[in-house]
Amino acid sequence: MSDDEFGLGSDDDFEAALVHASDTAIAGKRKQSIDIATTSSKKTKIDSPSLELARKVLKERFGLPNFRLKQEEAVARILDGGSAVVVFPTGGGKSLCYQVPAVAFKEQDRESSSRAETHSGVTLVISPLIALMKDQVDALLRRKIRAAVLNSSVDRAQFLATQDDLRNGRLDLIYCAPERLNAEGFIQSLQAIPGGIRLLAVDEAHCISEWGHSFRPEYLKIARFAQEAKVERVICLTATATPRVVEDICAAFSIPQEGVFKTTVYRPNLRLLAESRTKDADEVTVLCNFLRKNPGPTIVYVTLQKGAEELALSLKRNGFDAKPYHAGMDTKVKEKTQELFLPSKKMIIVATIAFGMGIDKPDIRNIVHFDVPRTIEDYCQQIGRAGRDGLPSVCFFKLSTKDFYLRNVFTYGDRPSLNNLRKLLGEISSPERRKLQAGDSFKVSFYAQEKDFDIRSTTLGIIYAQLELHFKLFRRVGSEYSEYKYFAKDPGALTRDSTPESKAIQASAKGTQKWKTVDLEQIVARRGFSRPDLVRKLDTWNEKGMVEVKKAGTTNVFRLEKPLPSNQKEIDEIAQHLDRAMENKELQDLKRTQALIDLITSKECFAHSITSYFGESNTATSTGTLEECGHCTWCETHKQITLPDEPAPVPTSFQLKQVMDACPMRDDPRFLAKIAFGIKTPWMRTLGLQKSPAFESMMDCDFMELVRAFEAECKKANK
Ligand SMILES: Nc1ncnc2c1ncn2[C@@H]1O[C@H](COP(=O)(O)OP(=O)(O)OP(=O)(O)O)[C@@H](O)[C@H]1O
Repeated sequence: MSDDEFGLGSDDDFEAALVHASDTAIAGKRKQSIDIATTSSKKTKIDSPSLELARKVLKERFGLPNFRLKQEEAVARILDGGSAVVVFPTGGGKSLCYQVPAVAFKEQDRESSSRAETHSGVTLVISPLIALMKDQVDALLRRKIRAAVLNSSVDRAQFLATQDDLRNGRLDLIYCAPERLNAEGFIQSLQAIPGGIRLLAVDEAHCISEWGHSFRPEYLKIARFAQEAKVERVICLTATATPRVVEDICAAFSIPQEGVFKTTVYRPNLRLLAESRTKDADEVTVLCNFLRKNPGPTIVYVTLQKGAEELALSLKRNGFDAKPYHAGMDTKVKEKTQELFLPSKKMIIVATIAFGMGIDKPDIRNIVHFDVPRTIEDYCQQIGRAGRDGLPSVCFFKLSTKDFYLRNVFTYGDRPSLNNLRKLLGEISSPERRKLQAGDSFKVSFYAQEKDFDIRSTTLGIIYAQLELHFKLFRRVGSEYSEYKYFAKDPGALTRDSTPESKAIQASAKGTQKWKTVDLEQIVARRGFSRPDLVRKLDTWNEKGMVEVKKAGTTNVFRLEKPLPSNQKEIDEIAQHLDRAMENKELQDLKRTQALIDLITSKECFAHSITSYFGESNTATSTGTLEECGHCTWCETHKQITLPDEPAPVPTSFQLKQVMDACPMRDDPRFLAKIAFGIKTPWMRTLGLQKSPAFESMMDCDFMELVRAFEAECKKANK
């Protein structure tokens, strides 16, 4: 998933980003519920004095008669002062597990007369999904529950109003993205809340675990934040977590086993089908036949944006009402597509993973996997979107050896070469920086480092998090935009603004064209202004319509905790440690996809394999324990699905030479293998290699085989 899907912005935005969602609730789509009659689990009788209060809040404030799944147990535990992990399926009602306590704290305090009215504290919700946070806050406000969200596009007045509300104990819930916890100003404002952070809710909590399927380094810092901010209790929520991931979450927040509330992933109304195809099969025809046999609203998942466009077009040509959906599309077009899909009884969306989150259509009849998903978790989350109304629905997984190519492109593309890791660390601890003392800060542009060291910015994020959390070298304390541009929409108003900041910005603005570039660093250095004041000035102009502002290039700000490595030996040791960590990650990612393939190609009921993977040894069904679901491909045929025997070709010396001739580098076998395999990296672009006939010339080969072959070639070349 790309960062933009998580709505990340710079902390410059944070200055003006604390949205005070107004009571004029914006019409947001509220999620509908999954049909839980089919997934309910045995209730354990609980006897907690807080329960009565929780039920009252559920009824009176949320208008719901009963708790479901294990909501009641989780809420009671939180209200009694404990921490919890909640693993419910998508749409299972995880949010209520922290929303009910967030509202009930105040009443609990009133009943026990333990705290003053304004000292009940706040529930802080950390979620990576900005769009969903906003939907939730809107829904809460409609119920007159006081909530606000952090967002990258709010004006200063709203920001100040929310600050004021927080300071005066007038908010019950505040939502933000994990990256916000890097901003020291934000942490300080949280510390000033009377009553403190009563509850910290961590959504998508599997991101905390390096064993999780979508580990996010920023999540590792949440546990540190919880300690430092002295949060009273924590609730971690996820839809998919293997026992190992649950263990990691529990360890990070010291949650005991009795605080784990988990329900089954088994969905009896889903018929799980799979089929394997040879490389040159006509897959579009296979899909069309499936769709004709299984009419109804459908999502077809593919890996690439281009693939989504092409397949949607092919389906249209075959008479289906199909549309593409991916992160690269215009927001308006995406919204329109969603709008059309929600009431439709026959539409087919061909989508990348960008589609699905927050879209709750109860009658999706089919989910098709046209390309291989990354992990069992992704597969389950995606099939979980089918049949939320409890009616029979079909999930179809098409498997072919050529589909692995794309997965490998992603996996192998992430790992930098050891050489470049060394060079990166050399720059991080440059002689200039070594002069810095603990407490000093320095700035880094991931954008520039991505190009200089051929390392993707997501990987840079992981490397810096390791240096921060494992080596404790520094701390990320914020981020800011490196480039500001503006274009004057009302030049007269600009001239009339005679504040010192205005004069400084206008005097230093450069550019003869419409857009003027402002170098904030230079104004700060030469004229002694504070950066936040300058940013605020530009934002205010923008809000008033005097200018249009464009911001680009994020610079990350770090504060040194201890001296940086001072010699090559130390640098090499850290580089080697990071390289091993990257290698492990690569192997894990490959294993994760393999686990999914093994699941589909084993001699076992698919549903049974899935529940075992998630650590459910005795999933209950209406007829006993789940052994065979009765309607997956295995149960229906008792024939094992096998991948066609299509071994990867061995690289020829002619092919190897073609790549060696195209590339000036002779000391980086991985880089050469990436050219041959067709993995795009920042250097491929700068060196013009993507246009070379050598690029993608060995995409059928096994990537690791290519690395080995180029190791030998490099040795020969360097003799
Ligand atoms: N006890 C309940 N009774 C009736 N409806 C409920 C109950 N709990 C939750 N719901 C409804 O179920 C829907 C889904 O809830 P929610 O968004 O919390 O699910 P979730 O588990 O967080 O899903 P996701 O994994 O997609 O974030 C909401 O509309 C919510 O109001």
